[in-house]
Amino acid sequence: MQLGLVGLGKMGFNMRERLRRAGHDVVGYDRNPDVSDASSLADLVAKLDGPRTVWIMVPAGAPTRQTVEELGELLSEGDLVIEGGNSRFTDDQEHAKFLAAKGIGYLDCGVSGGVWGLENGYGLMVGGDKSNVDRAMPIFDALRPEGPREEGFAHAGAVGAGHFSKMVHNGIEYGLMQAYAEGFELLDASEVVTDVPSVIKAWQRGTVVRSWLLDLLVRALDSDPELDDLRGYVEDSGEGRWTVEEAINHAVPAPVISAALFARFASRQEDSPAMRAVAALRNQFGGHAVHKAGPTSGSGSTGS
Ligand SMILES: O=C(O)[C@H](O)[C@@H](O)[C@H](O)[C@H](O)COP(=O)(O)O
Repeated sequence: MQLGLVGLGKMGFNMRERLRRAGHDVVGYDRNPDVSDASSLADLVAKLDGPRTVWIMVPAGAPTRQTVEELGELLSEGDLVIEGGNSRFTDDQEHAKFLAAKGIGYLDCGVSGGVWGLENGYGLMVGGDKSNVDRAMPIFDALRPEGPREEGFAHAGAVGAGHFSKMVHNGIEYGLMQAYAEGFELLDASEVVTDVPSVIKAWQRGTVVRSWLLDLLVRALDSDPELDDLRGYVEDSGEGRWTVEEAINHAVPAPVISAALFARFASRQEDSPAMRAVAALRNQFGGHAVHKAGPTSGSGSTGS
């Protein structure tokens, strides 16, 4: 099948390669001419035979919205757009409405697997009309892992369902990573455990907590047993926040995912204003000692 693919970064580049290995005709476009097969989005569209299918794989938010708008001008009735980035599901509903007015179909697809997807395949969660899903199935089949389709692919529901599912997947990812991370810190703090990497490695087989994330932690510890080449500073790109927001919207208790999200925020603080307030209050009511700020640390003083 022929596919236009917009965005050839870490994900899109490998997806083009996997699709080509499966025999698909992929025309890729990226602003970086070194990897692009087309000189512009218009050139990409011109290189495709109708009815066209174009997969978007650019950062969520403004870059995706802009690409959808441009494609809305360039594509024709009967064409299909698949949004494969990490968009918020509410953005998909707007994109679909905008394109539907022009007779252009829309699917949203949550894609999991990161840089490993080229070899392992990508877990896919799709939202949209069944007719469009069926039409793009050769592409989904090439991208998903080998094995039964239902173990690496889901048509989750209407437009938005794919990215809603991926959002929840990522919320779970936050919680799982946080649990492994806390276990790592506790093992490391212990006086009795002397070989932390070996313990974690031993968990890879037979245990209840074995998983791919655990395998990746073992991999990281193989090259840096104390993880001291890194700072404990963790970014987030939105999915965890949206998961917590949706948990609130649906009154679903999500204490683990929320705590994992907030742990990332805490990781970015050199010093915590909230904890300065706790120290100050403890000092106020109980006369408990405080650690004074040094001349270069923090802007506030806890007082005594
Ligand atoms: O399933 C995946 O392949 C990952 O979840 C992938 O989508 C990406 O690495 C995360 O979006 C990172 O998310 P944070 O930046 O929020 O950790």
